[in-house]
Amino acid sequence: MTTHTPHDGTGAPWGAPDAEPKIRFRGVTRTFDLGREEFVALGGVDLDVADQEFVTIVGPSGCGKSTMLNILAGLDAPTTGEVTVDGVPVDGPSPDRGVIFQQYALFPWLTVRKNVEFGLKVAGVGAAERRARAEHFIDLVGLTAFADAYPKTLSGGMKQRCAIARAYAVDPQVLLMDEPFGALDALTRVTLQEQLLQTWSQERRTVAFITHDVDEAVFLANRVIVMAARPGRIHEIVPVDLPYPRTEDVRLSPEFAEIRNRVRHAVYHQQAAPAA
Ligand SMILES: Nc1ncnc2c1ncn2[C@@H]1O[C@H](COP(=O)(O)OP(=O)(O)OP(=O)(O)O)[C@@H](O)[C@H]1O
Repeated sequence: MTTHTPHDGTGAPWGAPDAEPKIRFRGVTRTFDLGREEFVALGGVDLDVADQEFVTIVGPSGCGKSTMLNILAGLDAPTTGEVTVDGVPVDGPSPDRGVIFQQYALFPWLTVRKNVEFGLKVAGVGAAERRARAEHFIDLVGLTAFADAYPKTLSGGMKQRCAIARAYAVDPQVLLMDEPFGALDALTRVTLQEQLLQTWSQERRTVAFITHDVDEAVFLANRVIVMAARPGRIHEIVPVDLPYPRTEDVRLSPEFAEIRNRVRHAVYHQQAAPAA
């Protein structure tokens, strides 16, 4: 069987078919204690994500998307089951798993350059290497002209590009993004989607990305994970067999429309889970 990469134009995955998954969810549940009752946010999630794969996660509000991502980030823990990265159980946050949220979370008192360098400084990386790495990623996200600007002078899209550069700079194995473009206007969003894919194809990290926008989910992903609510669970996984680079032509193609319709159908026509 041929091994594809995300970069060979086929849109097919990303590592050897029999390779160990980068990320593995096995029987993951998360229950919240609400006093008199328990709320099952995740009712049992099994999922493998391959090394260098880009998966997007969509589903109705409250279906447990953020809960899944927080568990993978190590910011929350499953009630039962296990999440592993490279076969190692996740038991807390790690620099190997970079997280980007909708709110930009930049340090307002630091310039773009210093924001991007921050994680490297914490990791003890020397000044010269810090600067070189920061410059590389600032350039990659198109912020070179703003390297010495402070966050308050940047647009929302520029802040999020800075957050992406900062996350990549510390060289995480896995990038976790929780609606990172949710607060941006449609045009900025499209530009950032293309830029993120460019960064992904150059840096080859595994990405899990939550969005409410079905077009965004299809445009970015190798596979779209469609979730259902009550309890939160995986409803359907839709492969996105579209070529790279993903350009405006890809977005306007009948193949894109067909996959988008399939995802929309999976999101909007979900059957309620049978009562236990
Ligand atoms: N700390 C908590 N205590 C109680 N319930 C919680 C807690 N965190 C999440 N929940 C509940 O778990 C469910 C899943 O929440 P989660 O934020 O993961 O959903 P989501 O799919 O990301 O939603 P959205 O798309 O609206 O962001 C929701 O019903 C939420 O109210």
